[in-house]
Amino acid sequence: MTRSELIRQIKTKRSFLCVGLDTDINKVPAHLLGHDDPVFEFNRQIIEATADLCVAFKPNIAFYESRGMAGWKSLQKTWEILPRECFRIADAKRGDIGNTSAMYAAAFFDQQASGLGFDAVTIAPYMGHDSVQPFLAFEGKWAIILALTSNTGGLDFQTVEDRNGTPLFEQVIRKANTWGNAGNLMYVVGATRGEAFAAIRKHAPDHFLLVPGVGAQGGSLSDVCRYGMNAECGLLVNATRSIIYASAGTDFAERARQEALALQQEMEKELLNKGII
Ligand SMILES: O=C(O)c1cc(=O)[nH]c(=O)n1[C@@H]1O[C@H](COP(=O)(O)O)[C@@H](O)[C@H]1O
Repeated sequence: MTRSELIRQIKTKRSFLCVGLDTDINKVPAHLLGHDDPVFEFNRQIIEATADLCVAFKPNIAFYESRGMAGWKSLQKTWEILPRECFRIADAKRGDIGNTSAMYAAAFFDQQASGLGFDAVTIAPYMGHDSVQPFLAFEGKWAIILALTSNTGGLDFQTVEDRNGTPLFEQVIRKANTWGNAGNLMYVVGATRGEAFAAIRKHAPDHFLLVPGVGAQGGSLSDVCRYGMNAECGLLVNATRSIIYASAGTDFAERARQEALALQQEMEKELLNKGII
């Protein structure tokens, strides 16, 4: 998906919500456990209940690969029903020496080779340019690079400063800006880092930011918008557990929709306030 298609989606749906599909077999409601593939059935109902309210879906690959072959099958079937107008992110946090990264890129981008054709993959940038380049070599696909993550451990390395006082996450953005552009690179910035968005926008004024951490991790959507939104929105805000596990009962899809709707309505207000729609 191109940057302009993504922006068009945001304006049409009046939303920049990304729904995470971190489907834990132990949290799938009991009434679904009799299905052949309960994880797929759960995802199917969540997707159906939220697709008109969000512009992206993000399955976290750990929740699938932890179940071996059965998990990869659930992921494959889920990928097949993800609406084509939505931005489809494989949250895999990959990155390795070049020839290995090329295999990771094929695993998530090359539909003929692997059966999966995601639009984007999340990437840990620690191994540098040749670990990211193979993802950028795929025309029309995106690399989403971890910059300042939402977890407490994100502060162990990402805020360490060089001798000029520049924190590592800013160095990562400055360097990665030379590898690609706002049409094939995004950065991950946790919603729990509201105060850092202004610094990030100094280095990446145009790039989209993937922002996880609202909902279960307590990040503030209004702070993210105040400091992180640009003239074309420039944000994909992810929520996972607060949506998909809003209820453990037979009403789980309906409750997921209510949670997604509440976020979409808040997002619509932000888009209106900034004159984007
Ligand atoms: O890359 C990510 O998506 C990510 C980066 C980050 O800094 N923090 C973070 O929580 N995530 C992912 O975003 C999702 C957050 O889920 P919830 O906390 O349930 O909304 C999980 O899949 C995390 O792996």
